[in-house]
Amino acid sequence: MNDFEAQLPALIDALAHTGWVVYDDFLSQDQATALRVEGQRRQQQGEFHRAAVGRADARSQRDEIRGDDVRWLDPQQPSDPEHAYWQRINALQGGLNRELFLGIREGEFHYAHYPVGSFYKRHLDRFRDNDARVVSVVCYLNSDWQTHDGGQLRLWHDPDQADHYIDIAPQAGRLVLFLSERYWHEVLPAQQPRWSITGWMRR
Ligand SMILES: O=C(O)CCC(=O)C(=O)O
Ligand SMILES: [Fe+2]
Repeated sequence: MNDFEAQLPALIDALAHTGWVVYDDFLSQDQATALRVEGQRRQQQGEFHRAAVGRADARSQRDEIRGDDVRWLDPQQPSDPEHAYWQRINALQGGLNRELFLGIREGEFHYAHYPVGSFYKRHLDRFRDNDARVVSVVCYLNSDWQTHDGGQLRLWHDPDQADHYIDIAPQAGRLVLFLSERYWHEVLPAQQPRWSITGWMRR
């Protein structure tokens, strides 16, 4: 059992209790760096595309809403750095189903790269016509991120209070989980290239 698996019950309790949780040691600094380098390598190979908003026929690229580039992960063909990520994600999915009976059957995950100046305006991760997304799973890959680098995840942690939010820095190795249907959130403008793997546990 690695450290993450040992911490998993506490993490899941926190998620069950509050609906969101931040956990700082999901990946080691080395693992996060290796994944960032892997994302950069894939980007240089032209594997990324501009992210869209909306679903199916309503999909469109909207610079005024989100400015990140993404690349979906293929669980069938993980590269070496991606193995550590999948190992932890699988443990997380197993734990969520065991403890919370969320009925999660699959996940979808993508690298995301926010170029300098880009952001993602306030939104919910659940589409209006599709309730498959249960838990949002964000993992950051940025070493030595400073407050003036911006790019915080702003999470409105009390759905009933418009001024109750927390700002979470996209620090390497940090994991953020929240219930997709409940929590509005936003990515503030990044002043450095900002790397992450974002995904959704789906039922
Ligand atoms: O990168 C983050 O902090 C959150 C990204 C996000 O909200 C999304 O991709 O839906
Ligand atoms: Fe989101």
